[in-house]
Amino acid sequence: MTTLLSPEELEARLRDVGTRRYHSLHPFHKLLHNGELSFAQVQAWALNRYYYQAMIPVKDSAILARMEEPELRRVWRQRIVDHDGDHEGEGGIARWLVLTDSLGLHRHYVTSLDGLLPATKFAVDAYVHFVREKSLLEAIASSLTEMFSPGIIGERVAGMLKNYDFVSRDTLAYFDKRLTQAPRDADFALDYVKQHARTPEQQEQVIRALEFKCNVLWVQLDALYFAYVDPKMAYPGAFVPKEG
Ligand SMILES: O=C(O)c1cc(C(=O)O)c2c(n1)C(=O)C(=O)c1cc(C(=O)O)[nH]c1-2
Repeated sequence: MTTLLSPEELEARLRDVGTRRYHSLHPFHKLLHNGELSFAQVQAWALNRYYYQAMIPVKDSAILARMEEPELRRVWRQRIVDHDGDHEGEGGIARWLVLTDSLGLHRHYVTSLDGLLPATKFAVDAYVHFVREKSLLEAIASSLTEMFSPGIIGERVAGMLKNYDFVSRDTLAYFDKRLTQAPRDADFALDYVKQHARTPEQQEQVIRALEFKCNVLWVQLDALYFAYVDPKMAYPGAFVPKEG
């Protein structure tokens, strides 16, 4: 990219990444939301996603540690509180464990990570490494998938409640809070990125950061699909072999 985009053009490019690459497009999510997974396959999803939930505050702590302005830290630290809570039993991780409990998974087994797919671990760890190693601008940009999460969360909660008798509003309560937290977080990150990506190179970097993060989310679902549904699945943008 050689021309400087206006902040509005940059936002449009970022939104376009979501339209093409967000994990709402993944076949595993379509099965999950349409009620086409078995109880065991939903268990596998919740068990693996626990690791993503658990590492989000680790990722946000790494970003916080790199922020030199108190006004930025004051905003960003809320993300850690949202997931960890102020007390034992509160916050997003605890709410996720309510879901895994309700699916008959023992807490100790879930938190031990013994049943995790290796690709889940690699993908989530790559996200944490990314925010440590890349610029602060890219680290903040990588959280921008949250611009798209309210849509998929609405679809997921409605679809799962309609299609599975083993989930309820209470066991899916994790997602209720995300419907207000995610837009708040995404608005802040988007404003930051629009203000701070001031050269064509930086704009390219933030677009790449968002693509990277879409990949982090996507490959977690690939891993679930290959392990628990079926092999043979296309990856958006990747080589497609010609049949015959
Ligand atoms: O349910 C979802 O599809 C979904 C997606 C995402 C996302 O787009 O990264 C997040 C979450 N949920 C979520 O619950 C969450 O706490 C979260 C934090 C972040 C982040 O990158 O900082 N993404 C997401």
